[in-house]
Amino acid sequence: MGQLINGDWKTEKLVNLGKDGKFVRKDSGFRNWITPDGSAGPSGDSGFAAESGRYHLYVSLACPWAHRTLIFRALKGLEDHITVDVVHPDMLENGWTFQTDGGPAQGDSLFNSKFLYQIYQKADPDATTRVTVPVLWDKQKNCIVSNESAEIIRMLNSAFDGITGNTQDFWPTDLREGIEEVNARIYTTLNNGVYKAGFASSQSAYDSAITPLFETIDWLEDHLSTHRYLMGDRLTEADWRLFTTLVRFDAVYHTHFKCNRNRITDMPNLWAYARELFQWPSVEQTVHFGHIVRHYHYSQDNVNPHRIIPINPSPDWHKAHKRGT
Ligand SMILES: N[C@@H](CCC(=O)N[C@@H](CS)C(=O)NCC(=O)O)C(=O)O
Repeated sequence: MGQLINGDWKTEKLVNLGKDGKFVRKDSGFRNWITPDGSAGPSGDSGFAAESGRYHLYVSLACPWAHRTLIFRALKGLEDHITVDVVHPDMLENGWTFQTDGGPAQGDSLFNSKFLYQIYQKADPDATTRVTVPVLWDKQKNCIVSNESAEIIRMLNSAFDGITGNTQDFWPTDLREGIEEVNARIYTTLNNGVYKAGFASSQSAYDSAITPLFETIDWLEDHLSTHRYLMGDRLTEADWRLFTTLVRFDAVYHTHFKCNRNRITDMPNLWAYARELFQWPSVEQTVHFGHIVRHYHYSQDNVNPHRIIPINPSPDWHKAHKRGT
């Protein structure tokens, strides 16, 4: 495991630990926006117009943040417009690699690179950065547009609507304030909360992550008893951001990250809600339990030193959800 320092790959410890043994996530560094006409977005430079075939995503099927971008590519009918490469699930001393696995990891189709850090080096030969997925790459300018999933999904939500004719809106103007509020709670206590619990290196760091995590789970279980989705009747980005954590929860976070007060399958409303999202058209094809389970248990030897892959439950994700009936 490592990161780029002034353009060179340097190995160092996997987790970012702040004071008190708490895990601290670093901000993403490439923050440009694709827009319909190439005008600048909320951050970064202009010049990234939505065009079919111009952009490429590098993802890990294990990673919940990269998973969001794959879901939006599928929901918005962008499969024929944005190409994708999948990294190998094992992330060891060279970080993410383009080793093939005979399955979805088929190498780097653009440059035939061995390692994802080489893509970051192409974008910025002097970069000092962690080398994370997802990466949204511009084939025309040969640079990284963005490596921040929260922003990539907002670009995919609307920038290509003129090309695809798909105007489904998961970030509707009238719900934005409420979505931001829910996103903030879910990001802090769940999406990132599972990592804070799992990477904690002191009891107090674990305790301070696990308590709010299950408070949020309890709140969601209650909320979803009277609301079909987080924002009520309308499915929004808040649901998809929650889904990528829920779908990994019983398979990985429950055991590997010690988030084991309950499983999602113990919570009837949350479990049915998670199944509804899993069964949403074209979403199941974005979920790969093999890469999910392998990546965390095999790569994170600070958490699982013997790299033993547990047997895991196999819940029926195809069971009827009966939500909205
Ligand atoms: N803020 C980023 C976080 C992405 C992220 O942390 N990805 C993880 C995989 S789940 C990664 O690539 N980690 C490698 C590293 O930190 O060196 C986003 O949401 O896009």
